[in-house]
Amino acid sequence: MLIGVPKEIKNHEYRVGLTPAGVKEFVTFSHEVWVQTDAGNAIGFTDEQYIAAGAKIVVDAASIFASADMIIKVKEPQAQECKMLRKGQTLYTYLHLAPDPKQTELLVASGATCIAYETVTDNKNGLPLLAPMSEVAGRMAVQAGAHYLEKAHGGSGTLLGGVPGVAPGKVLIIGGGVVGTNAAKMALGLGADVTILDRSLPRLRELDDIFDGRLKTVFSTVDAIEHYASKADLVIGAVLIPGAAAPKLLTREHIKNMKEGSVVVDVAIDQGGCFETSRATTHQDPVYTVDGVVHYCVANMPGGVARTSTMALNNATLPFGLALANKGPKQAMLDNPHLLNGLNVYKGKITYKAVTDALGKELNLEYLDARTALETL
Ligand SMILES: NC(=O)C1=CN([C@@H]2O[C@H](COP(=O)(O)OP(=O)(O)OC[C@H]3O[C@@H](n4cnc5c(N)ncnc54)[C@H](O)[C@@H]3O)[C@@H](O)[C@H]2O)C=CC1
Ligand SMILES: CC(=O)C(=O)O
Ligand SMILES: [Mg+2]
Repeated sequence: MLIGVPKEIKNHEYRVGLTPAGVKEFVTFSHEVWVQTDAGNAIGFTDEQYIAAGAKIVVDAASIFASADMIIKVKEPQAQECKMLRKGQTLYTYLHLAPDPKQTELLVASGATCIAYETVTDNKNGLPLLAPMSEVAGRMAVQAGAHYLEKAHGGSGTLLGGVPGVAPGKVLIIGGGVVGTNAAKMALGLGADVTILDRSLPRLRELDDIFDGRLKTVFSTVDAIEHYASKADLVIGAVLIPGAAAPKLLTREHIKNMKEGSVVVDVAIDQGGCFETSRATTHQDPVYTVDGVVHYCVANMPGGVARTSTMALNNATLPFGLALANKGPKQAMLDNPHLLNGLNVYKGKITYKAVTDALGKELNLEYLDARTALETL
């Protein structure tokens, strides 16, 4: 199979779909890999390293999209990339379709086979291709929060760890999954006072065990969010209903009741955001203020630490990517229900229920389950 790796074009996105080590794996299985010029250069993966791994370097994205059987990327395709996709071609990348009608329409129109990293599952109820980036974003959320709490960056001038004689800052984390757990580790490491909310009692039990009394676990209700947000210096939004638009848990009213100069980091922004006042921002222009509260809503946070993130992402995407290439996408998905869960769009049909639930009416799209689509279309 011919695998194509274009350079990412989203704002300040320096990650790359395959590392040179990843290329070598595909080449070992006799696949051909084309990588766009300078695709990994910004994070120390040079064209020479890709050539040594067995890749061919191609100057323009258009040639890659025109020839490759499978495109391996990181971020959701931008409009100009969507327009280069075609029937019979596989796209393997993050998609986040539920909050993105424009991209959804373009992928449906392309006729391509579109597999979303974020909805591939494992047998432990996890999302193995989202997890590494959630680990990164969870850790970064606390760094970003601490930075914007500084006076010169618009914050209240609160040091999360406090100092002897001065109480630490209060961090509220809504959602105790991978992002939430990693944010909690960092916030506790800084010495902050941490509360974590989740709707899942089993998850709250696990968190209680993991952190052994060093943070407070609270069942997530409107009342709990209202109470803890009004006291917090930093709120981190980390909820997920897989594939679906994020529920708006922190309302405009809650934001109004927060302290002046407090910071909210909405990590769930890639699924539309879990704060009513959130709108996606970029690494170039990451924050804005609503009612005195600094909002950080960067939709590709791991792109900020692109070298670590690329390696972490490749560790997770490689085994599934090799299965797609070695067996062919259709057989690979029919053989593995977890990979099949990644199929969001196939030959012009939406094959992921939560996407149809979010956008079906607006775009007049019908849902067809992924297995039926593969077997019948
Ligand atoms: N902005 C960015 O750059 C990045 C964003 N993300 C996003 O972060 C979000 C969280 O991802 P993960 O931690 O991997 O998901 P996860 O599935 O591991 O955790 C989500 C948690 O939210 C909880 N939850 C659901 N509804 C809730 C509610 N009403 N109140 C409280 N908790 C609730 C679930 O029980 C679960 O424990 C996702 O939207 C993901 O796409 C992940 C990586 C990078
Ligand atoms: C998960 C995601 O949106 C990212 O890594 O950019
Ligand atoms: Mg206020």
